Amino acid sequence: MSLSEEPITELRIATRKSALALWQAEFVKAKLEAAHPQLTVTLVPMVSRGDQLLDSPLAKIGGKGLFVKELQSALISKEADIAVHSMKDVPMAFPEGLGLYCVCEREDPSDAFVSNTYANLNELPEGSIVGTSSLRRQAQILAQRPDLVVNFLRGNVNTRLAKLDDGQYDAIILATAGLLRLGFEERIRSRLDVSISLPSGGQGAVGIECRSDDTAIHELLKPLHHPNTAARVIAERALNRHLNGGCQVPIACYAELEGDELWLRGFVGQPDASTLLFADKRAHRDEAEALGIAVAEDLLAQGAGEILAALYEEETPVQ
Ligand SMILES: NCc1[nH]cc(CCC(=O)O)c1CC(=O)O
Repeated sequence: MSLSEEPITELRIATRKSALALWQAEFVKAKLEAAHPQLTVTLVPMVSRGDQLLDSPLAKIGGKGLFVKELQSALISKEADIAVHSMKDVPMAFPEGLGLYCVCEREDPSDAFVSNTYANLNELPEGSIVGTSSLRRQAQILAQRPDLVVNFLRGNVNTRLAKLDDGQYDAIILATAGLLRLGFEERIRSRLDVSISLPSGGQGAVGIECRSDDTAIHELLKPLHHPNTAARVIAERALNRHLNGGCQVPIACYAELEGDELWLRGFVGQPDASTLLFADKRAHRDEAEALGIAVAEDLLAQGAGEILAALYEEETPVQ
């Protein structure tokens, strides 16, 4: 910000209305107001097309993009100044004039095992029904336990827990981060080790999108930026981008930092676990993008492209 410019005193956050989205927006609001005493942050809640379709099979059409499109429109039309996203739901490319300018510190990236009866995956009796609508989780669970039945489970976190409590499933798998944020820690019976269920790229991290020319806002966001999380998420997103990974594809990737070295693991599998491809590589944190591409290339060399292409063909064409 140049000296002649007035400091920003008001900032509007575009957010979805789901409990998790509102929690994340409130979290960013609190952090921003703590870092900048002159600043008042307000939430601009919007209903996204994805939310309207959440419980219908149509949620598949358009994939993750549906959840963020309305928020991006609000930024472009200047109805809001920033949008807060779960990084795993943010498409790989941003519209002209918008970009990701902040990645907050990552929460636990793991998947959680939630059940009213059983303590973990191994305890489930043969033939038990596990709920998830993620092909990534399905493939990895069936890889561990081919005898289980995986059934679709849609809806936001509260809806999914209610469906478990209805007795429709013996266990369900949800992101640990979402459960922790919404105060459902006691529902977590166990956390799946990342080597058992490799997370989705960006899982557990919250990112902030804003207009590319709002440099004064970029400055405001700096205290919330967590460079270690950002390096990991950049590597994961580069892998997803190189594999053209959307919502309904069984791709997993997870980067860890060991000193200045990134260790990125990637996975692509058939939803029925008949093929499971893994790759991993290490690189300096400054090479995060190239690392993501290299691990993606390794997976492609093993045949990931054929698996993903076949799955895309099955999908209803996007309008
Ligand atoms: N797919 C929906 C979604 N998007 C973000 C989270 C919460 C965890 C996170 O911030 O990554 C969830 C819930 C879930 O997958 O169980």
